Amino acid sequence: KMAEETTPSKLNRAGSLQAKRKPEDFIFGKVIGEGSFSTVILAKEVSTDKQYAIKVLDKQHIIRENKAQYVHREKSVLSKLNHPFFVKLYYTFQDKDRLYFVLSYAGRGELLDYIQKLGSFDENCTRFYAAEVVSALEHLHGLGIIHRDLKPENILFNEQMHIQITDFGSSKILKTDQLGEDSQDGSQVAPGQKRKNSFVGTAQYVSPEVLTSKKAYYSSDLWALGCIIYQLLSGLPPFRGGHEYQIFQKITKLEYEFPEGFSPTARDLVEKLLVLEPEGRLGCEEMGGFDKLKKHPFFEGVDWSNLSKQKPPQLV
Ligand SMILES: Nc1ncnc2c1ncn2[C@@H]1O[C@H](COP(=O)(O)OP(=O)(O)OP(=O)(O)O)[C@@H](O)[C@H]1O
Ligand SMILES: O=C(O)[C@@H]1CCC(=O)N(CCc2ccc(Cl)cc2)[C@H]1c1ccccc1Cl
Repeated sequence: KMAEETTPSKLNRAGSLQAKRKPEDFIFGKVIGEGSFSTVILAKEVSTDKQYAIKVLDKQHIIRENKAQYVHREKSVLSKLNHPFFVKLYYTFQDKDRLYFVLSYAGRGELLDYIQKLGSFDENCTRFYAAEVVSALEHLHGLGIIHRDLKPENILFNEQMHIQITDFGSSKILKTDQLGEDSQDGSQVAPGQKRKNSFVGTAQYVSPEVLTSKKAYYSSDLWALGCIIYQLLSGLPPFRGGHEYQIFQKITKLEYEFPEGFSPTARDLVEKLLVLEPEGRLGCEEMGGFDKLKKHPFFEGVDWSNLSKQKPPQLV
C-alpha cells in the first residue's frame, strides 16, 4: 500500500508540530496592495475561517532583480518578532513560482493615509502613537534588529487602531557575537572591515550617518522617529525637497525649521532626536537608552506598561 500522502510538518515557535500550509489551504480574496516584488492579498484560511494578509512574491522577479537576500532577511526578522506592535508572520510556504508569507492583516491602512487625511495629529494623538513607536523600537532593538526604513508608510493599523510595523526586507540583524560571519551577507568580515551596505532608506527619513558612512545603527531608527514625530504634528516631514540630493543635503546640514504653533516640549524632543551624531540622540545607549527617552516631558502621562491594551485616542 503506497505510503499515506502526509503533509510535511514543522515545529512552530511553541515547539509543537505544525502542518506546512499550501496555497489550497486558503481562499484568496481582494488585492490589498502591491510592492516592488510583492502582491499582498486578503485571504481566508479554509480550516479556521481566519483572515490573513498573504504577501506573495514571484521567484523569477526576485531572482532577476537580485533581491533574494531581502526575502531571506524579511523572513528571518519576522520569524523573530512576536510583539503586539509588529505585523506577525504565521506561516511561510512556496510553490514552483512563488513564495508566500502569511501575515496578520492590518486592516486599517497606513499611518501616512491618516496624516494626509487629517492634515496633522493633535498633541494627544501624537503622544499616544509616538509612544507606541518608541515601545516597538525598544522591543526591536532589544532583539538586535534595526528597522532601517521606518516611515509612516510602514506603520500600519490593526482593527483596534494600534500600530503594526511592517516591511523588514531592509532591516539589519546586528551580529550577536563579535567575530565570525556577518550574519546577513554570509561573508567573513574581518574585524573593523565592515562591508559597505548598499541599502539606503527612504530619502526623507534616512539618517546622516547612513548617507555619509553607509553604516546604520540602532540610532538610525531614532532619527526616523524624530522625523515621524515632526511630521505627525506639522503634517510634513522636516527634510523636504524636489530631488533626493536636495533632501540629503538638508539632512547632512541639519537644515530644517519648526512651523508656528509647534509646542516647546515637542520641539525639545524632536531637537534631541534629530542630532547629526548617532551617539547624541535621546534613546541611544550613550544618552541613557529608552528609559531616558520615555521620561521626556513630551511623554508625560503615558502609561508605558500596557499601551497595546489601552483604547487609542480618537484620531481627530
Ligand atoms: N500585513 C498587512 N496588512 C495589511 N496591509 C498590508 C500588510 N502588509 C503590506 N500591506 C500593504 O500592501 C502594500 C504592499 O506592501 P509590501 O510590503 O508588499 O510592499 P511595500 O513594502 O509597500 O513596497 P516595497 O516592496 O516597494 O517597499 C502596502 O501598501 C502595504 O500597506
Ligand atoms: O528560509 C526558509 O524558510 C525557506 C527555506 C527553503 C526555501 O527554499 N526557501 C525559499 C528560498 C528562496 C528565496 C528566494 C527565491 Cl527567488 C527562491 C527561493 C525559504 C522560504 C520559503 C518560503 C518563504 C520564504 C522563504 Cl525565504
